Amino acid sequence: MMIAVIGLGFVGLTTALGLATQTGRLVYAYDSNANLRAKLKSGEVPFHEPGLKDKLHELLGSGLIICDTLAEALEHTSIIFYCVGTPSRPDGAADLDALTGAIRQSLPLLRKDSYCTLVIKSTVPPMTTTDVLAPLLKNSGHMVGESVGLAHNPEFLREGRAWQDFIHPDRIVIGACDAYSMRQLEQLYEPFGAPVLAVSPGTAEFTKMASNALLATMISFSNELAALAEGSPEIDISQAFRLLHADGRWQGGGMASYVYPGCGFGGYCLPKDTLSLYRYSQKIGRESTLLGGVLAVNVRTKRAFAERVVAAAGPKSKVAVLGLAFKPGSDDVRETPAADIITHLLELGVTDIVAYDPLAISRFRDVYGFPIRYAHSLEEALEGRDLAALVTAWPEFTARQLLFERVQVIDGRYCLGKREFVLPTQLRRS
Ligand SMILES: NC(=O)c1ccc[n+]([C@@H]2O[C@H](COP(=O)([O-])OP(=O)(O)OC[C@H]3O[C@@H](n4cnc5c(N)ncnc54)[C@H](O)[C@@H]3O)[C@@H](O)[C@H]2O)c1
Ligand SMILES: O=c1ccn([C@@H]2O[C@H](COP(=O)(O)OP(=O)(O)O[C@H]3O[C@H](CO)[C@@H](O)[C@H](O)[C@H]3O)[C@@H](O)[C@H]2O)c(=O)[nH]1
Repeated sequence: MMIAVIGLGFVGLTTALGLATQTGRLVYAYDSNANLRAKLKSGEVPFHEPGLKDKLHELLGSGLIICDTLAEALEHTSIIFYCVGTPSRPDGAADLDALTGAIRQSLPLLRKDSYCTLVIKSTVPPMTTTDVLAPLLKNSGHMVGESVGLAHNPEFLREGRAWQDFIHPDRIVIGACDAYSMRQLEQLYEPFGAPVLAVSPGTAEFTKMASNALLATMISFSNELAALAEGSPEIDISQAFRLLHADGRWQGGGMASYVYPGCGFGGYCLPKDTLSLYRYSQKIGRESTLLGGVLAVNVRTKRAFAERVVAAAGPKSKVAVLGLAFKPGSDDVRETPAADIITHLLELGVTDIVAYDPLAISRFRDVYGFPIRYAHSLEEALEGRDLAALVTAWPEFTARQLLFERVQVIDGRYCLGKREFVLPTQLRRS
């Protein structure tokens, strides 16, 4: 049984390659962006994601067919994965237009000789499948459970580790509207060897949003607490959080990395999904003050970091901004804290800014167009600067700390010069 994947960004491309690899089935893949299709056809992955390029080369034309039209992608397939973007609308609620548009375009093209299952991987607010998508199908003459299947199958991969996360998931969540889709997906995912958990579509949607909101909450909690400690030189913030991690309950699995302060969370998912869940809470008349606070702390954290930079060096200073990607190991600059921090610096009168990032410079320059300069290396970025503002914790910065000796540094990620814990013997001597 062949598969179609619609939308070939981080999630769609990984899903297409991952399903082709694990299930051995032929995957027909389509994206409405002709430029992206051309790049993928020539074997180019237009974003940094370890492992994907090799897999694309291996599977292009054999396990994976990049289609030029949606009709071609759907001609032979009976399971269709939708991985299109669900960005924020101007009011912060999720914009479902790309998803509903892709589904609408698909319906007249579905195979008539077979039951087709529509699987939603895009992140959507709770109750979207039941309240928006099932009625959309019904109004187009497709009854869920009779002629088509419908399921929400959230994706939990992280950027920078998309391939590994997809191939080795902790759990596979399936919120199917009909029994046939559930069975089809259960079979399809069997080779992954991960628990396949059947829930209602609303539970699947809610779980995905809850997961991102929880991560965002841990980060904002850490930033709020760090702000409380900031004024007391005796408190070593990095040590304090590393001591929290020493509680065995945080160890294993990487959760502790979210319980650590920084200069704000970013990326495509945490900001928009937390905001979308917050808007959902308002829509249903149960406003979540906690989620509102998580978002407000994130805004305040980025602003406060820019103010610390200006307070330390003054508006006329020459500043290096180190790190533009939203996290180390990625070249994604969507909602990156660096963009808001540079905006604040410019507003506060700092105009002489040189920025550097090991991976994300060209993407950042194209997306934001700030009136700043870019350096090709860390050395060049620091040359003649009064102050370096470290915004993304790239390993290059921690590995090359000697370069920072001649410049004042504001370490927005608490990653430099980690002081070890004082041993009782040292305490006695001092
Ligand atoms: N990026 C992540 O780490 C991640 C992880 C889990 C879930 N998600 C969710 O998955 C979804 C996709 O995220 P992404 O990061 O891959 O987005 P992306 O922006 O990288 O890719 C989305 C792709 O969909 C294409 N598209 C839009 N409308 C289309 C249409 N009508 N037909 C065909 N293609 C269309 C776009 O051209 C784009 O290439 C979002 O809902 C996101 O919240 C993202
Ligand atoms: O090493 C790290 C990793 C993360 N962060 C912070 O955490 C934020 C988010 O990082 P991460 O969770 O890795 O981002 P994403 O790749 O966007 O992944 C999140 O969003 C995805 C999209 O929904 C989900 O699938 C993932 O489970 C969820 O972790 C970053 O902005 C940073 O603030 C760090 O400071 N250091």
